[in-house]
Amino acid sequence: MFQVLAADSIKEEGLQPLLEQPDIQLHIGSIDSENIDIQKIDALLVRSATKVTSELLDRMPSLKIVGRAGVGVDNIDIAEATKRGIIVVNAPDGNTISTAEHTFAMMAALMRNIPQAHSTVKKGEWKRNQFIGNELYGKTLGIIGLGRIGSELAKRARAFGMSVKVYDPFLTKERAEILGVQLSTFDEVLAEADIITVHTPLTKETKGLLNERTLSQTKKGVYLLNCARGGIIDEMALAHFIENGHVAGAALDVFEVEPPGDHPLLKLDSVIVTPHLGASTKEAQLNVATQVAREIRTFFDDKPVANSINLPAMSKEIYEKIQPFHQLAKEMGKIVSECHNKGISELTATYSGTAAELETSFLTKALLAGFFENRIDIKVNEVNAIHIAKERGIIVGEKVTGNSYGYANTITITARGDGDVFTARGTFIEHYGPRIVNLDGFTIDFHPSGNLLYIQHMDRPGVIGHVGKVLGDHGVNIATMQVGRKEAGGEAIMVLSFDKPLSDDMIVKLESLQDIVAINSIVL
Ligand SMILES: NC(=O)C1=CN([C@@H]2O[C@H](COP(=O)(O)OP(=O)(O)OC[C@H]3O[C@@H](n4cnc5c(N)ncnc54)[C@H](O)[C@@H]3O)[C@@H](O)[C@H]2O)C=CC1
Ligand SMILES: O=C(O)C(=O)COP(=O)(O)O
Repeated sequence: MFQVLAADSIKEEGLQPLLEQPDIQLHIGSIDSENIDIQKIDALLVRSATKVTSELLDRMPSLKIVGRAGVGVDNIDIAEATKRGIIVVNAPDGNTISTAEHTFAMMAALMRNIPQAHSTVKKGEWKRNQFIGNELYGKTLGIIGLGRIGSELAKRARAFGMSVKVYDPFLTKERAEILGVQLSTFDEVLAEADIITVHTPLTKETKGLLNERTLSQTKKGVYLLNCARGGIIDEMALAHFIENGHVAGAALDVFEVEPPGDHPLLKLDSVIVTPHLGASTKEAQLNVATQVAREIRTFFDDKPVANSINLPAMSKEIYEKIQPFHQLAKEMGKIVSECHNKGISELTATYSGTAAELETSFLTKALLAGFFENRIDIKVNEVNAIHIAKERGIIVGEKVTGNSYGYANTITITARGDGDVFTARGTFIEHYGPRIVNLDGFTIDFHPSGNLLYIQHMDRPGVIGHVGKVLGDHGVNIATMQVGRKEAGGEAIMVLSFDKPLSDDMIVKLESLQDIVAINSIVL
């Protein structure tokens, strides 16, 4: 039974995909709820309040996936989650419209002093001359970060007769043209905008983007908005520029620390604020809750999630194409690990044919996950495989070759270490399935599944018969058997499959037979 914890007041109506599921127990509460054992939680759903830190992850050893019911993942330690193989997904577009509308509402309210005027009227005052505002029409709006929210805001601003200048280093001219905005440099936006609004994520690059220095490059009388993340505009610098009259006012939905407590910005009349309400509409909350709940259901169904922060994005069609190769890569990783049970310092995956046309980096991660499965104690998956390899000093390489060895596709693994080299090659044959076609240079052909025995032996008369006899004498039925050799009388291999795993005793008996070099058991 999967244990799911939905924290941070995620809209319950949106959690439908996780309700009344025979394999899911849904807990609604918080990480501090007394009646919830967070050690057993498999999936955690959060908004921005819960901080998913490395300490919290330490307390949640069963955690496999974190779902952010919203966009910003700056409250989640992605690097730590990735190290631990925990997938992080978000709901990237469920609250775009709500946040753009909220920003627009804040901009209109800021320009017309609506919150300030409202509170005076409520107090019985009627101060019409004190609240002379500014029109939006004809003003230049500077947008920093023209992603989903910035783009929606730009459309609304244009409809109000504003001209829009945008700074976004990742925006193309074509996209700017389509949106009817002027692509500008950061300095141009600072110098020319009457109102500046930020819509970037909070990253090391955007933290303090608007600071003492850059604020001094803005027009005197500029208005500023932050409905993205606290910290993109340096709060102390902003307070200073409002106090000295350079900045005319600011509208803030977010703060570096939330709630902000006794904050200097809250004491300024020209600063209007909301308590991180950008995404707080019925529609957005239903959207984001439904999106992440579906992702969690998909994850438990062992299908690819659509919006992972630490896995490549994959459509259903691509997933269906890659799935058989993904399985093959994982099994091959395990086979190499078991057949070549030695330390390695380098692992290279070479793809050919139809396998090379796929997202090979994902296949390499699957292959590493298979390789590490029985080698180390922690769970390894596509999320943390590269990190684990690096941590263990294994150089991971990836190549593509035009040589498919006569197959429609191949995946070849080459493992190197201490002067030894071991290779394995597999292929996926349409309507037939995965096959391992070469092991350690021996041509062979077997289906990588079930209980296998990899036997290295000398190519001498009677060896195969002796192995069969020992197994038969102990009532062990051989399901399939494949042999391979490079030259008559030299080294050879056998790969046998069984309906049940072989006992250690049985393996010891086989090892003692003449001309047997080594035996490795593989369970796939
Ligand atoms: N107040 C609220 O309740 C909400 C706040 N947000 C915040 O808004 C942010 C933006 O959301 P979306 O538009 O959905 O994200 P997005 O990913 O679609 O857009 C972000 C844009 O910022 C640009 N960007 C990144 N680094 C930049 C830099 N150094 N300078 C200029 N541009 C840069 C990117 O190229 C991208 O176009 C989120 O990261 C989140 O923190 C999102 C939803 C609700
Ligand atoms: O989606 C985002 O990035 C937001 O900031 C919304 O935050 P919230 O889910 O309302 O706490």
